[in-house]
Amino acid sequence: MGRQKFVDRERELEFFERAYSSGRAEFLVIYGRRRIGKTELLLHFARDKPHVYFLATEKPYRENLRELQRLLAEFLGDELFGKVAFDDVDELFMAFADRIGDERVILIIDEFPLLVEHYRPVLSLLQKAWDLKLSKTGVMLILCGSSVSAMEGEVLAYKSPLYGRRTGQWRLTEIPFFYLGEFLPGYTVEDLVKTWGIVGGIPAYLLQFDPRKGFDENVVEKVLSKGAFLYEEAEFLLREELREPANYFAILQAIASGRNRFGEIVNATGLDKSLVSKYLAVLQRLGIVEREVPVTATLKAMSKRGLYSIKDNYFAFWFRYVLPNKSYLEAGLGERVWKHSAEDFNAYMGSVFERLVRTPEVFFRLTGFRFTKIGRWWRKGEEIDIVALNEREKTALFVEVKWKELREREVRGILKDLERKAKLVGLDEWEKSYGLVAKGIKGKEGLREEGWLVWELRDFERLISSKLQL
Ligand SMILES: Nc1ncnc2c1ncn2[C@@H]1O[C@H](COP(=O)(O)OP(=O)(O)OP(=O)(O)O)[C@@H](O)[C@H]1O
Repeated sequence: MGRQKFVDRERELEFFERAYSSGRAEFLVIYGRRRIGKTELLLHFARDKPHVYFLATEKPYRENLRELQRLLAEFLGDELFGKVAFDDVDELFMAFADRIGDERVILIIDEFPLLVEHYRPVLSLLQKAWDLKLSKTGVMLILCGSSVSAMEGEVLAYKSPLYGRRTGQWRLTEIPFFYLGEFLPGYTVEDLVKTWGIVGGIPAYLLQFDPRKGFDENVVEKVLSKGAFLYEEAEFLLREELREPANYFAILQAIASGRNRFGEIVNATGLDKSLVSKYLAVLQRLGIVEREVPVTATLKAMSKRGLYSIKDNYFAFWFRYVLPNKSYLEAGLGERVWKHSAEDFNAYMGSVFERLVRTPEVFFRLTGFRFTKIGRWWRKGEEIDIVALNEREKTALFVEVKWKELREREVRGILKDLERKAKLVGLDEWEKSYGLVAKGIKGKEGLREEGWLVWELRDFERLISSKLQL
């Protein structure tokens, strides 16, 4: 396969470039979920600049250290440097610092948590080398890691010896929806939205989909087939990151099957309340689960009314379609499973589409509405898909989202009902407007002329092609 082209990451590259030209020693921490594209980003940034890239491995600490020394010697073009018997990593870094002086050198340590796991003192040794020498050089040190717990808990945390040394940090997140077409040229917006619903904006997963194949074919072949990378990946990631995967499995399964309230999750899993609450906190920190409260909820009410959902689309899909169908899929019946899932997948896409439209950058680009807060709203059996508030100007935009082709009459009905529901939200003095986003709307132009705010998938096309201007 030919070299893939590099997609987006403009803000991230800007962040690195700014640090690069700061004229002082930099200590950056970059982390994020596995497969999100950390290494690719760092190598892309550093490719035409003096840099050393070191990838820590599962090998014993001493072997890692030797490899690092070899790379530094190679960079310095000094064989002797590679043969010095350094006592430990602090000495190695300090000797390197002496050699580079003010020269701007990027030093990337990828999978840093692996070093810490094997040898905790590496944290304080690095701190020492930084304080005494590296911070006075032209180095741009970048620590990178995919274990969110390790990076947040050991590197960025207050108790870490490295706390306070960093000059910047970046949690790398998914590629925004607008760029998905660059991975799958030729896909329609509808196919891109559905693909987003299955793998999110995770580059490694998007690359699994073959742009020459249709959406359904890719799903069956690349996700619903025993042995496929995306068939195993969810389990693999949970086992790797978590100590008691079985309990996390049970919780994610409960949420995926529609148990969104805390009490429901406790009942479905049979686990102790305090455990469930601990596990949910971890899953939220990992970015797999999110807890939503009505957008207008006060702090007091927040504790009670939260609803949990799976935020990471790949996990959401996997727990809804792979895990429950495991025995069929193991038997090679992926195609049949997918056929039978058509109706349910449409319902699944309903919530996916709603989440996509609620993504702040998508919502803003689509509607042009400037908000300070965005979220869902619900109370006693009534709910509104999106409520966007501008708290300074006291304006609100209420939006319903439908993964359906709608006729004009249906649109009017939905918008009328939305006006009724909006009254229940209790923003009496606010200036309110109402909108609808659907897969397709018959008679959209006419409705628009009457002043209704309506959007359909076709309007996303415009956003995709104009993405670079924003
Ligand atoms: N911006 C991008 N454009 C195109 N392809 C990308 C981009 N980012 C990552 N990729 C591709 O996605 C895959 C995963 O990226 P990468 O290995 O950098 O992720 P990572 O976060 O370092 O993953 P891990 O933590 O699992 O090692 C690679 O095949 C990479 O080439």
